[in-house]
Amino acid sequence: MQPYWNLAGAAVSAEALRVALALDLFAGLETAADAEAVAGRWRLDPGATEVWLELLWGLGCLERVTEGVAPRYRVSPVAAYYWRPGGTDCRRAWCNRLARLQDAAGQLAPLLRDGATPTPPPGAAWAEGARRQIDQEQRAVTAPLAVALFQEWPELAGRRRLLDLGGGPGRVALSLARAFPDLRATVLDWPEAAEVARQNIAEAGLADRVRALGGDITVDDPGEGYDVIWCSSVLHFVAEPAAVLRRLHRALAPGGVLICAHGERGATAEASARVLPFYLPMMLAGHFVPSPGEMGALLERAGFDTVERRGERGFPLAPVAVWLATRAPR
Ligand SMILES: C[S@@+](CC[C@H](N)C(=O)[O-])C[C@H]1O[C@@H](n2cnc3c(N)ncnc32)[C@H](O)[C@@H]1O
Repeated sequence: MQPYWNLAGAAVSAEALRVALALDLFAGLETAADAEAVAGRWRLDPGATEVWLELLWGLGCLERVTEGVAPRYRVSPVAAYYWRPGGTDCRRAWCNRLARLQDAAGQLAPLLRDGATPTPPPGAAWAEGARRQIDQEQRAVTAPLAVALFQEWPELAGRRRLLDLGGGPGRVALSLARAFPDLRATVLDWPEAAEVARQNIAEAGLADRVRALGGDITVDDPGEGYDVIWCSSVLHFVAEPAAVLRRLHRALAPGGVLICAHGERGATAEASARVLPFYLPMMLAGHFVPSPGEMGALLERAGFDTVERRGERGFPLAPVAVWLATRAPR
């Protein structure tokens, strides 16, 4: 029964963290402080603060540096990494995701009862996402991951022409362009979202190497001769992923590489429990979430020469399966 008690308790833990982030608690706890000092500084109730700090300690966000009746706490290394301004700042991305998942949870019963009509979100809604949560998630998670993969994987070394398919605000392309000065990148997204990317590109001063194209990836030609295509969390939203993959195969130069990173359904009960809370709302709305092995089969059928599942990586929603597929050299 304990796993199910844990589920119920997670609501309180999540709220404890949300409040800490809203108050910027972790930035203020570089130096250890006890509950009374924290309560005084943030104008909180001392008794409630004591329990709240203890819970945050239990969640690994705080370290307890002294024991006894009035323990002192300071920010833990992991909280310093994720929850402080400056470094890898995931605060807004996490709070946004929490709000959206709470909202999705509230819609589960009506969706089960009435079902949903799959209506792809229009470009304007995606543009709003590109300004807000996709932007935050790309800065916090997706762009650093893309840069890490380009540094780690020999197949990506020296690539010069990148297509970031469905790249939203363009933070992935911009981070890669910053990290690799020889890289030229094209971000393709709905016209409204591409406009957001265009502004970000201009602000970054990288318009000479990064451009944004507005279009529908299911219809419009993305161009050709790319030697690398980044496609993350995009195929969920198209009616015929197989057709888009065939298009991407054509867009690659011979020997070019596609990195395809998407959430997939779990092959085990444990994996399903990990993934589905994040993807179930999307699936109920009629979006595509591949079954285990399905993405590999789609890539092979699209004509890719080598297709390899490179394992799971941390991503905004849940770990995604990263596939590397190459177009045969001439
Ligand atoms: C969940 S976001 C992922 C953004 C980005 N690839 C990332 O991993 O952060 C999906 C993106 O695909 C874009 N998209 C979905 N369907 C599209 C279509 N038919 N044409 C162009 N863009 C599309 C959306 O506008 C959005 O920017």
